[in-house]
Amino acid sequence: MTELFEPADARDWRLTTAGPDLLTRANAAGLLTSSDVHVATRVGALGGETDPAVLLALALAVRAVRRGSVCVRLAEAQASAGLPEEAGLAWPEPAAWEAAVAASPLTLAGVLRSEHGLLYLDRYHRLERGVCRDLLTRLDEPVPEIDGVALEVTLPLIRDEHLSPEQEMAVRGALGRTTTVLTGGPGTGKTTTVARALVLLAAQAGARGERVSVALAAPTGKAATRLQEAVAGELAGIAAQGPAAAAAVERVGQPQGVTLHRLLGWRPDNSTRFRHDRTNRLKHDVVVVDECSMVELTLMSRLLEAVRPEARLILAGDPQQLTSVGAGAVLKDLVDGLEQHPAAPVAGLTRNFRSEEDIKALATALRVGDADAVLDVLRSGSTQVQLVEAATPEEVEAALREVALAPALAVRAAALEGRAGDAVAQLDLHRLLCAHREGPFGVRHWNQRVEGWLAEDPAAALDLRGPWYAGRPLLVTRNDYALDVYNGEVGVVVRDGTRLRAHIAGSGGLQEFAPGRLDTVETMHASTIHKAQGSQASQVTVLLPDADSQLLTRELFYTAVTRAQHHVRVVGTEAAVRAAVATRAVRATGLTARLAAGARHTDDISGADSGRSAQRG
Ligand SMILES: Nc1ncnc2c1ncn2[C@@H]1O[C@H](COP(=O)(O)OP(=O)(O)OP(=O)(O)O)[C@@H](O)[C@H]1O
Repeated sequence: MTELFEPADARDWRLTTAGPDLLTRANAAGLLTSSDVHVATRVGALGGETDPAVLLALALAVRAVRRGSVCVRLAEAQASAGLPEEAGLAWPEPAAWEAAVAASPLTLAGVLRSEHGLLYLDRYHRLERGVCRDLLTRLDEPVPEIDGVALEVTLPLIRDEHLSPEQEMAVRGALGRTTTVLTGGPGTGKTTTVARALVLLAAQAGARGERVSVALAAPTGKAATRLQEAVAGELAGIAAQGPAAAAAVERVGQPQGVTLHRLLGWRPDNSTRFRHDRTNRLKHDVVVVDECSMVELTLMSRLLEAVRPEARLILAGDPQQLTSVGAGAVLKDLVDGLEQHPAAPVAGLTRNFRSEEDIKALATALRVGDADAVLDVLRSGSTQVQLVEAATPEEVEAALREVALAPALAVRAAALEGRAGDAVAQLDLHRLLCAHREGPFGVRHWNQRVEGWLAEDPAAALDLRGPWYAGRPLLVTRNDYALDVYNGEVGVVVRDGTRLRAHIAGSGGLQEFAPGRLDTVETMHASTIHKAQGSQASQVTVLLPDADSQLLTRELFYTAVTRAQHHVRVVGTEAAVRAAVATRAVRATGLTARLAAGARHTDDISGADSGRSAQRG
C-alpha cells in the first residue's frame, strides 16, 4: 500500500509551496501533507536545522505518527513510500541520511531520537520506552504467595460452570503474576476467563483477610458496558451453583464497567493527562481492561503509570483486530514482544465457543490470510455467511436497500410507538458497516440513502425536514462526562407524546435526553468498522470499498466480520475481498523489539521485526 494522497487540484489544502524543494516535491507527490512540511520546516527553523534531508526525516516522523506509527525506519522510507520515478524525489542515501540526522542539532536537542535505524519524535520515544519499562518492571514485581487451600476450594467452583484447559491455564497464570495479557478472538472466553480469575483473586485476598477492589474498563462506553454485563452474567452463573460458589462470587463485588478515560480520571484541562498517575495511583487491587487492541500508546502509558505496581492488571483483547486510532499497535506488540519473556505473561485462547461454524471458518481464513479459503466460505451457500457480489453503484444500492431498510423500519415503528427499549434493542440485530466515512462507499452516503428510503416508504412516513426524527439511530462519538454518555454507546430518538426524546444505552441502562443536548452523536443507519469495534450484532452487513481503497486491509475486514454473532453478509467484489486479505495494516513501532530485548536483559532493540511498515503482501 502506497499510502499517498492524490491532490484534487493545484489549490488542494494539502499542498504547499513553502519549504525546501525536497519537501515540497514530497508534498506534491502526495507523500507529505502541507502540515507535515510546515511542522518540519518550523521545528527546523527553531532548532537551527536547514539540511533538507534532515527536515525530510523529521517530516516523515511527523507523518508516521499521523498515520498511526510510532516511528519511521529511514532505510526503508523510500521503498515503503512507493513513489513513482516521475515524482522526481531525490531520496538521500540511507547511511548518509542517518548520519546527518544523528549529527543534527535537532537530535542533539532531543527533538529527534534515533535508535537502531528507527527515528522517533521525542514524545513517542519517551512513551514507548516508558510503556516498555513499566511493563517489564511490573513483570518483575512479586505477587503474594498463593494460598493452596483457598485455591483448592475455589478451583472446583469455577471449573464446574465451564473452564477449558487453556482458560484454566490463563486463570492460574493471572494468579501467579501482576500482569496478564489475555488474547483471543471473539467468543473464545476472554470474559469468562476474566470472571473466573476475579473469583480466584478474591478468594486469595479473602484468605489473607483482605477484600479486593476491582475495576473493569474498556476504551469505549459500549465495550465497557458489554464487559460489565458479560462479567456479571458469568459471575451469576458461578454463584448459582450453591452457597459456597455464591460466597466466592460475593467477594468480587459488583464491579461497574467504565471507559478507560473515566477510570483514569478525565481532566477538562488536558486530553492526555489524567487525575490518576504515578503520584496518585488507582486504588484498585485488580484492573481489567478489555478491547486492548483499541488502546493507543499514549493511553497505555497513562494506564501503566496509574495502576499500582502490586495491583493485578489483566489486558484482554484480540491482537488480530484493527489497531487503535491513535499511534501504536500496543496489544500486538505486547503479544509479540513478551512471547519469550520468562514470566510468560501472554495467555492465548483459541477455541471459539460462541460464533457460528461458518463465521469461525471465515475468521480463521482471514487470520491466516488465505483469500481462496475466504472466498470459498463466502460462496459456500452457508446460511451464516454470504458474499453479495456487487460491482456497480446500482448493484450495491439494491443489495443494501434489501438489508438496511427493514431494520430501519423496525426501529422507526418502535420509536413512533414510544417503545424505547425495543427500538434500542433493534440496533443489536443488524449493523451496516463501511470502511469509509465519505464517498460512495462511506457512512455519510449510506446514512442519507437509508433516510431517503425511509422517507419514500409509506409505512415509515418520515419527514426529513429536521435532523431529529423518531427512529433516528444514534452513535455516541465522544465521551461527554457532563451527560454521562460515552464514545461507542448507541441509542434511538423516540416519540414521547408530542415531543422527541433521545434514549442512549449505557452501563446503567437507558438514559433519556432532550435531543438538542446531545452534540456528540451521529446517525447510525450505517457506521464505520472502526466505530463498531467493541460491539457486536446478530447480523452484520459489510460494505467493501473498491479494491484500490487505501483503507481496505485484512485487519479491517477481520474486525468487521467478527462483529457478527449469527450472520455476515459481505457486499462487494471478489477483487475487493482479495485486496483486503492481501493487505496488512502494520504499523512501525519499536515496542516489540524493545520488550523482547528487555526480556533478554539487553538494550539492543535492533530486532529484525522492529520498525515495520505497511505492506501489500
Ligand atoms: N469453556 C467453555 N465452555 C463452554 N462455553 C464457554 C466456555 N468459555 C466460554 N464459553 C461461552 O462462550 C461464550 C463467549 O465467551 P466470552 O463472552 O467469555 O468470550 P469473549 O472472548 O469475551 O468474547 P468477546 O470478546 O466476543 O466478547 C459465552 O457464552 C460463554 O459462556
